[in-house]
Amino acid sequence: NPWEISTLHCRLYDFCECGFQPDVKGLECDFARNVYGQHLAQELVVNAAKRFVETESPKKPLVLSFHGWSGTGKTFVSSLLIKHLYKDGTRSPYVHHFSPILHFTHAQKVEEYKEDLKQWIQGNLTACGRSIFVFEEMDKMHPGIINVIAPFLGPSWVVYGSNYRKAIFIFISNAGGDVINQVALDFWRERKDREEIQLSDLGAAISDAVMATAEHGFWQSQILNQSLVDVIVPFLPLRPNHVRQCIRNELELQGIQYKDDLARSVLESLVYFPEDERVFSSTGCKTVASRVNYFL
Ligand SMILES: Nc1ncnc2c1ncn2[C@@H]1O[C@H](COP(=O)(O)OP(=O)(O)OP(=O)(O)O)[C@@H](O)[C@H]1O
Repeated sequence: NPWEISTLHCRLYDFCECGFQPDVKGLECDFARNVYGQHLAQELVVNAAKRFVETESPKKPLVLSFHGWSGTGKTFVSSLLIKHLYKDGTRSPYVHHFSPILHFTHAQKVEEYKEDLKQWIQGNLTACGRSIFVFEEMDKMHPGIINVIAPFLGPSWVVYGSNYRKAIFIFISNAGGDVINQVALDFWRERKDREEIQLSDLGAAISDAVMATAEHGFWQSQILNQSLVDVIVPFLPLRPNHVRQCIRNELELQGIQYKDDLARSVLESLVYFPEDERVFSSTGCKTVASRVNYFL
């Protein structure tokens, strides 16, 4: 297997491929054990990562777009992926985070931002083709900006011996969250197992919702139409039992034994939707850590 030979090579020479040391089995285990209630994301992300790292000369970069409500694990899953792809995990200098709120604060500077972003991506890819770029809060990104990124997502970039097709791009947003939540709610009302939800129930509806969101960075960008995004990954809203697992996990992290009454207090303090049926947590597991500390 040529991949194993190149992995071995990279182990011998740390600088080779910029500390890219994929461990898909580890990712699979970590996912199964630590990510709750996201069977679709698990399957889609693990399979996409596996296919990508096993292809020695990918035809295009791997482009994933994560969608779903707040606190359902989008950022968490991107960190898991990074942890199992790079030797230094999230500390790797080849892992780049980008947030429009932090980096693109002024609408009037869009042209400037575009040029900076292009230079920045190009510079980082020249330093290492195995770079990973995480674009957070895509629904707050000025739509014009994405056109600058689009050429990097396609098959055309092999320049001066650096192979831009080995990069990974992850886009994160809440866009499509309403559609995902509605489908999850319909399944719940029909007493169907949430694990029966398939990408085919959601994929097209998510991209329609994204395209219809005028604030979204992908709006009018053709990125979804041109198939530059390889995988649309839906994150389902979390049920109280998933939040309970997050509570258990948080207590374990703090070295404290699980207490049912504490978990109950945390669960009762959360907001759920729909309001009357209280089916899903409105903030997923997002505020669990601080609530656990409050009730301890
Ligand atoms: N499905 C999940 N399984 C396990 N832990 C989770 C899950 N979802 C969220 N968490 C926990 O909650 C924390 C917050 O979640 P995370 O930041 O990944 O949410 P998000 O979907 O990126 O939200 P936002 O859209 O608001 O950025 C994570 O660090 C993790 O500890």
